[in-house]
Amino acid sequence: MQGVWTPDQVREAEQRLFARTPEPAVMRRAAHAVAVQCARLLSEQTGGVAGRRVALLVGAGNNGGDALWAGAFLRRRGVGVTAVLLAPDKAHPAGLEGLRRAGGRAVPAEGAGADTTGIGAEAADALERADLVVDGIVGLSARGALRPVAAELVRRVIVPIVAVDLPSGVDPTTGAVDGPAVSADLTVTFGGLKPCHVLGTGAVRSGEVTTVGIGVTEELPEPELSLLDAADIGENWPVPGPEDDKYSTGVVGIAAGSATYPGAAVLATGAAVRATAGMVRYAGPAADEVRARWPETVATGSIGDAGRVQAWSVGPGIGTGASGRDVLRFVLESGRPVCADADSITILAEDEAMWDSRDPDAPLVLTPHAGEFARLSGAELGADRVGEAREVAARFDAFVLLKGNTTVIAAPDGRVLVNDARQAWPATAGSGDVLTGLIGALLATGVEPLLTCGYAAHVHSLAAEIAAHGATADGPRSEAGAPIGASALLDAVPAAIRAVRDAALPS
Ligand SMILES: NC(=O)C1=CN([C@@H]2O[C@H](COP(=O)(O)OP(=O)(O)OC[C@H]3O[C@@H](n4cnc5c(N)ncnc54)[C@H](OP(=O)(O)O)[C@@H]3O)[C@@H](O)[C@H]2O)[C@@H](O)CC1
Ligand SMILES: [K+]
Repeated sequence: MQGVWTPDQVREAEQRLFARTPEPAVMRRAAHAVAVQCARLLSEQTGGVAGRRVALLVGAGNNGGDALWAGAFLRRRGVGVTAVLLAPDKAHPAGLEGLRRAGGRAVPAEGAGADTTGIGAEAADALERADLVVDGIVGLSARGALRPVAAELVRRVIVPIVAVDLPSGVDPTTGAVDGPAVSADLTVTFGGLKPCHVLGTGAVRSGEVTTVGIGVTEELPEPELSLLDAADIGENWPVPGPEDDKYSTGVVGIAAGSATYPGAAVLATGAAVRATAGMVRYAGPAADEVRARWPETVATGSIGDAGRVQAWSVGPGIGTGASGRDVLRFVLESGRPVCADADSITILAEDEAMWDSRDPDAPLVLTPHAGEFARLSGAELGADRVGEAREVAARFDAFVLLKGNTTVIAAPDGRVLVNDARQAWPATAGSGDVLTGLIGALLATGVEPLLTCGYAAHVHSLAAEIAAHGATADGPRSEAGAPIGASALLDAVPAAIRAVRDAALPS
């Protein structure tokens, strides 16, 4: 599991580090790591380092200081370095001095010979001739999008960008982008990942992210969020052992679908069939369709006849009318862990009395998309998806899996997991039904609900990626990929489980 720390946590850790290592030494460590990555990229992109040109975009704070020192290190490797200063009076004095001593030069962003955009001729020239640009405009103290001059400089860049700590213009805490911002090819960050590297648009704008310790890591507290990696999931994905039978590996009940929406039932049930080795029971109006597609399930038309299960998935396609409500009430009263999705979220949001049916000792997982989340919370979802998911999880004493390009999963006790998909292939009709089935099946095996959601979200997005890129029986892997439907995603679930399990094998 990888930790993710808020800017405040990182600043506090930094202060603890400064008590034993002077600030300039820490900054030089950070800058050296940036320079090493720049040299690597220059070498990969241009075939060499010495004689290449780098432009530094330098803002008013220590982020700019890092960039200036990185420029000084690059100078020593024979790189031509020009710093473009956005705030010449505030540019980090020691960094500027270090760069000049090493033979680099500095020019103001808004200097002589400016055109109508305000960018000076020397700055424009430095950007035009650069093989690589270093973004040291703003780091942890960023507020809002890039200001106009910085935005104009960034707009002109056509070569790879290495961001210092984070891509400027991205909100460090939420990953939101509200106007012009840097799109980095590589981000070199210090101490540990920040939310902007894994959440929303920020994750995309960060490009590849490299974390360097520089002594800060040791000072960090418990992370505010965590990211699961494939190996964590593969190691713990439930598979049958020699002592197991169909009951001991978990029996899940699927309450989904209707005469109008039998597909929701088929998809959710199929996901449960493919997720684990245990038994899948289906209860609802689509029993015939489910039986025909998944003969290994035990299907019945009535929820009361479903038989014993260890967990329920409820909601997709059940409708919000009287029969949907009866089904949801039955499931909530069962005392089993429940994954409530789609229509059942709408019912819970509208009907306070429905909560009285819930057994308070049984874990409840809610899997809203942004619209359903707004119904639950009572307000439109804002930029702080982590904060809002955490608040709603605590309010409803439930595990909340908030769907989106970055899936945020909050536990009622405040723990948060993030699944950074970095691709949007799962955004297709029926894909949520597959996720619900995966979650139910894992809950039935006894995996802890927060981890259940994290494992399911990861395997779900990986299956979408595998399906979109055709990495398995469909033929050779395609770089570009093609849109998929939920059935293709479902078909790729075993390949995704195999991939995470393989990632956990000793290398
Ligand atoms: N933590 C660590 O472990 C280590 C941290 N280190 C480094 O320190 C960095 C943090 O430095 P920092 O605190 O000096 O501020 P920083 O982010 O450079 O901002 C400077 C000023 O920019 C401005 N500004 C704000 N928003 C803006 C916008 N949208 N567009 C344009 N400008 C904007 C605003 O000033 P204003 O103009 O509002 O007066 C703000 O005060 C950190 O990211 C890392 O690189 C490493 O050196 C060592 C280890
Ligand atoms: K930056």
